[in-house]
Amino acid sequence: MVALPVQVFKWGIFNVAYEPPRRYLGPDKSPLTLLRALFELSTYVWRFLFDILRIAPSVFFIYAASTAWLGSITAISLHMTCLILQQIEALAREKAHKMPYVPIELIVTISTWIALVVASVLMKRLKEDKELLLCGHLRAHFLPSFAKLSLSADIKFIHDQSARRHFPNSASFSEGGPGWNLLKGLAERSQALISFISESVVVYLVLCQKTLWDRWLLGGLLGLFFLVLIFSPSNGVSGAGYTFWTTNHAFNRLHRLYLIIFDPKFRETLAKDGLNESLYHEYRKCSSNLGVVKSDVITLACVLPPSWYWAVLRSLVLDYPMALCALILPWSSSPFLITTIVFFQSVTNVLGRTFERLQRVFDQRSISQLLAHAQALYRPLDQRNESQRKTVQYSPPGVKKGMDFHVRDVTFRYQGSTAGSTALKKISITIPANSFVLLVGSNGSGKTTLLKLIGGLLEPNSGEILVGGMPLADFEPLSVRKHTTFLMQSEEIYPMSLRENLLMAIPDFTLSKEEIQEKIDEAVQIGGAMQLIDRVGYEAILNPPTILAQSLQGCGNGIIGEAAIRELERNTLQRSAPISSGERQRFLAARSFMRLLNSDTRLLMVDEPTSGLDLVAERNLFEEFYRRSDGKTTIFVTHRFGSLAKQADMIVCMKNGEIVEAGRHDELMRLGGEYAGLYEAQQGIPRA
Ligand SMILES: Nc1ncnc2c1ncn2[C@@H]1O[C@H](COP(=O)(O)OP(=O)(O)OP(=O)(O)O)[C@@H](O)[C@H]1O
Repeated sequence: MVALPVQVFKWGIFNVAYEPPRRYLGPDKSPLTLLRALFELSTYVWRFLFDILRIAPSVFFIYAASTAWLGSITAISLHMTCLILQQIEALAREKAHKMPYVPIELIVTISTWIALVVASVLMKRLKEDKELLLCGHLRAHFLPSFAKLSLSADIKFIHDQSARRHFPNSASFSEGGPGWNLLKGLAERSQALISFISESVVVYLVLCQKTLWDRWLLGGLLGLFFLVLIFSPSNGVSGAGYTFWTTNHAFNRLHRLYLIIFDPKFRETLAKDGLNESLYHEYRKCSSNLGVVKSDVITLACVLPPSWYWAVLRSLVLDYPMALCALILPWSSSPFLITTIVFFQSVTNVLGRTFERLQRVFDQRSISQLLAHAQALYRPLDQRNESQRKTVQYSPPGVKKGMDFHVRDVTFRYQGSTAGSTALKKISITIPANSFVLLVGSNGSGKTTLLKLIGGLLEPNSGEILVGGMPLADFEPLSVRKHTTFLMQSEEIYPMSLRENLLMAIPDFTLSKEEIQEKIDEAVQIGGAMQLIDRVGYEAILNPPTILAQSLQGCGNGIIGEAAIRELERNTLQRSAPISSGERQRFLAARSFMRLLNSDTRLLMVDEPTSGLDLVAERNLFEEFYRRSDGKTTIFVTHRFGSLAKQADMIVCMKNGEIVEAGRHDELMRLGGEYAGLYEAQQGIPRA
């Protein structure tokens, strides 16, 4: 095993561990990593810029111009400082000859400077404004593609957690989203580069005005300044992040006691056991055992000063450049050293800040992050979705014929579950067209999983499912689902009106308003949801989404006042209509009937939609589905199958992810196995 380059040292009672920083080196310790990342980033940057130029050229130009302005304003300021200093010098000389007036050029220079300060504030505003507008343009441009991508990813979007995590979404161009970060990151880096280059040019021009000897002196001082800037650590571990811990028993015990005392979640238990008093004494005892500790956990997490010699050097060079410059006075050939010293102080301040910014934004980690933002935005757009590539369209068999299925050696395990918890283990079953199948079994035996596989909502890990003799996986999924009505066990009601929910069950409806209303009423009637509709109406939205509309603390905003929150709630929060679980299930059933009655359904699957219903309502619901199962293959999953068992063409009994029995009711009863046990338990017949 390769030993990690970790360094550990003592800090009071704590141990501190850190990895020596490798600012421009990647994890492979090679400087090429940064170059590779920069190269890859550049390909995305060109693409991004090209996209922006296509979408909103004028906004982009204003944004770029304001960024360039803000980047160069520090250099302009430096130049103005230099001019003013020179003019003050001249004034001082004239004063010496008793001519006390403020020269017009000094007034002009100062006025120009003030104008530039005002212009900078306005430019900053303009930039922020255009940044928001640009993000708005990008959002409007990219979001339809993201929506398409998300919808075409189909079931992968549900099951592939890692893909879902990296999927661009509606927040991609909001604060913190990859698009936002990419835009801001590029602007920040461009601004830092422009600042550094323009400031360096100004310094060079000023140095050129000096005598050769002074140029060398000042240049040497500046070189020293940059060396300290590059090598001096900003904290005790050379600017690296660090971990810390302590093996001090008293400290650790005190820390635990502290948690018990101050975390309200323990208060009830403490009070119940009457431990308040004794805990206080324990705390006192432990605290005096520990004595005085120079740093607590939070302070140590923030403060770890560098070694004293670095602190002295850094302070001398960075904080007191004027003092450093004064040291070279005796060797300078310039007669006006005071202005030179003041200028040097300004230069080091400005260049120092810019250089540190540059180091930060072109650091290996920072570039990798920017690259990750670019990849998060573009990579999913570049990946062609597999389901899009499937072009084989499913066409249903002749009229009045349902789908037939051959499930062959199908194994399925949910993502993230352990090898031992396979949901389906090498299942094989044939479901003939137009058959009525009852799927039964104990909780967790795999019934829902099997339905989802047949419905194409899951893909087997191994084995295959044939529909009409062809692999289900080869068909374009939507073409199969168009002919499927599937009432799932846990189905969502969309945050739309109930009417829209019902209409969404059949995407391509082309009837008149009155006809549609008739169809809707019919489905609601059969599903038994009339009472709910009478109570809340078709336009009710059962679960309206809440609108997030408040400022975030920590980015310049204060705490939001109660009145403002109340006002927000009053204006944006729609109240959800209260609904019982039975009403919910009836409505979902109505939505399925809407689809069943108005589409060319060849596969009807109903997965135990009845847990909130009483026995009679449940039987009626299944009867209603069964009555409309003509010309369809029908699969019901229910724990209360007593009334349906004798009608079923085939009963499939599952246990622990396997099919243990399959056949007609009488056959399985004669077997006296798992199914017979379940059936008798339902009928209240004690087992022999
Ligand atoms: N989304 C999921 N992620 C991980 N494991 C799951 C998931 N859904 C189901 N399982 C597991 O897969 C196995 C089969 O579950 P499934 O829902 O298919 O059983 P079921 O027979 O329909 O159960 P029930 O009668 O309770 O509805 C169970 O062990 C279950 O815990």
